[in-house]
Amino acid sequence: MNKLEQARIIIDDVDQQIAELFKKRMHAVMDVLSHKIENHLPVLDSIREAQMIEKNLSRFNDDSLKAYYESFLKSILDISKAYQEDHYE
Ligand SMILES: C=C(O[C@@H]1C=C(C(=O)O)C=C[C@H]1O)C(=O)O
Repeated sequence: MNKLEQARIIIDDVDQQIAELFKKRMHAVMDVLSHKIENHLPVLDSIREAQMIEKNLSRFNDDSLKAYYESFLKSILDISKAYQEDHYE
């Protein structure tokens, strides 16, 4: 197996793990949404988002990837809010 094939096997494996973690996270997001609906709270919680980004960046130890990781986290937050907005009833 050459290097390209090896790298793509790793990528496919990581993508599979991300899919499982994505489902796990979104199911927890749904539980948060239920609480928000019951308590008439908005989807957006800016303080929680700032804490989430800060906490994750502070323990991320690869400076060359940090800015990209921050974008990744912000994308997750956007997806999470879109999903919640779609299910807010
Ligand atoms: C899931 C929540 O809703 C939103 C999405 C967040 C997330 O996906 O981490 C965090 C804050 C909120 O803007 C939450 O309030 O915890």
